[in-house]
Amino acid sequence: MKKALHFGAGNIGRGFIGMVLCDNGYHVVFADVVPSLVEQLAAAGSYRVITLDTEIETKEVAGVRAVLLGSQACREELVDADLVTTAVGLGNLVHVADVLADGLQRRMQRNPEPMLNVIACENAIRATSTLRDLVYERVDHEVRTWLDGHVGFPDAAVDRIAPNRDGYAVEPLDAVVERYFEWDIEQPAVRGELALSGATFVRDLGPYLERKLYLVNGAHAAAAYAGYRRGHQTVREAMQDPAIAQLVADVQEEAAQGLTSAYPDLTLSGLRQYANTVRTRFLNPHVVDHVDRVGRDPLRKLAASDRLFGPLRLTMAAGRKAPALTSAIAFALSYDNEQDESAQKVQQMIQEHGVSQAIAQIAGCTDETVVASIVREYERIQGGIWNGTAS
Ligand SMILES: NC(=O)C1=CN([C@@H]2O[C@H](COP(=O)(O)OP(=O)(O)OC[C@H]3O[C@@H](n4cnc5c(N)ncnc54)[C@H](O)[C@@H]3O)[C@@H](O)[C@H]2O)C=CC1
Ligand SMILES: O=P(O)(O)OC[C@H]1O[C@](O)(CO)[C@@H](O)[C@@H]1O
Repeated sequence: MKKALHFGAGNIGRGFIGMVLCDNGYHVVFADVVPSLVEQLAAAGSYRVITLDTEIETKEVAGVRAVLLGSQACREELVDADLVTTAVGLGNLVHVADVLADGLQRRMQRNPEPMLNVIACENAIRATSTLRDLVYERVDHEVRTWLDGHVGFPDAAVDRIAPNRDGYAVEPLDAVVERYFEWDIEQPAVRGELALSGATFVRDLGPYLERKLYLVNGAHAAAAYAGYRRGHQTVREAMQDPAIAQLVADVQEEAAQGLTSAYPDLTLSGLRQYANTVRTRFLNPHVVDHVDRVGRDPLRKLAASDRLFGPLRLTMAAGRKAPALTSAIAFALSYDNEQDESAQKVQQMIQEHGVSQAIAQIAGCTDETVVASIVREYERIQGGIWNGTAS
């Protein structure tokens, strides 16, 4: 039986990647940093995935094991793994890289021939490449040469809403997910054979990745940040607020315009259809997804290449205005949730240096016109007079 080592036994790890791998006949070994989670998974050897739809479906993912990140056992799992995946959060890849660097050296010494692929399933542009670079920084020339020939690092885009479990899950290990999912993997970087039913192998991931990050995650972030500010608890509630529904649709339209200029193969009609489906998913009455989960970590989400400034850059490059993305960014900067450490860091930067400086520091954006528009929207939000994007 093929073995997959998956880092991160959270919502996406258990509810999406672990399940698809198990359906493909992999024996799945989870590696996580939370000892209690590892102990529970190891003891149970299985968990359930609850699909939230008109019909609630419960499926068992069986025959799994679990190890603690960084343990000897975890490093040893790499020696004979057939596939490695991650869903740990972009900022945590550095810790996975430490373990991969060590485990892959063991593999080079003891089991060098079989090809291996490592796929990071994180919401970010080319997260696998980021992970590969981190691993390469940690090994010497001999190991790098071996990695070049034997370990593939294909980038991927992953899409499935896996909300927090409150109110649904019955057993501690249950994962809850929407029915929809999409997993796109960049074929040219794959080493050896990799067949995964349920995944789509593509020649160039760029358009898939940006389409997903901007039209799904960017729109989701806009709904969450505006929703938080306007007193909504969940994304669905936010989407039922007409001003936010319009903002989200406009964010998608601006991003779509930018995407079609950057990627001639993407059509506006195709992207509009995709965007409509995404908005329907956000309104799924069976999924309770809190704005603070979707809005988590605004410092990451406001980065230059992420879901808000990424499409803004494309739209501007296409010579178009982006008032809705500007509003969404201003809402992200206004996200002052005290439970969110990253939001607090953003607020501190704004307090200490002002909004313009915070934008420059967080997103590297110093374009005077863009910054001035964001600041204007930010002030409207702070003043409580935002009731729709200024044109
Ligand atoms: N939840 C969702 O709907 C989606 C999430 N994603 C992406 O998947 C990734 C994970 O998200 P979620 O599953 O929602 O988060 P989560 O917080 O539910 O799960 C993350 C898991 O990773 C573990 N972890 C943290 N650092 C680790 C490390 N160094 N090694 C091993 N395990 C580690 C945590 O203990 C936790 O169990 C993120 O990058 C997110 O952007 C992608 C698509 C959808
Ligand atoms: O905060 P993260 O890690 O990007 O995860 C939240 C995102 O995950 C998703 O649920 C699925 O991609 C998005 O809809 C949401 O924007």
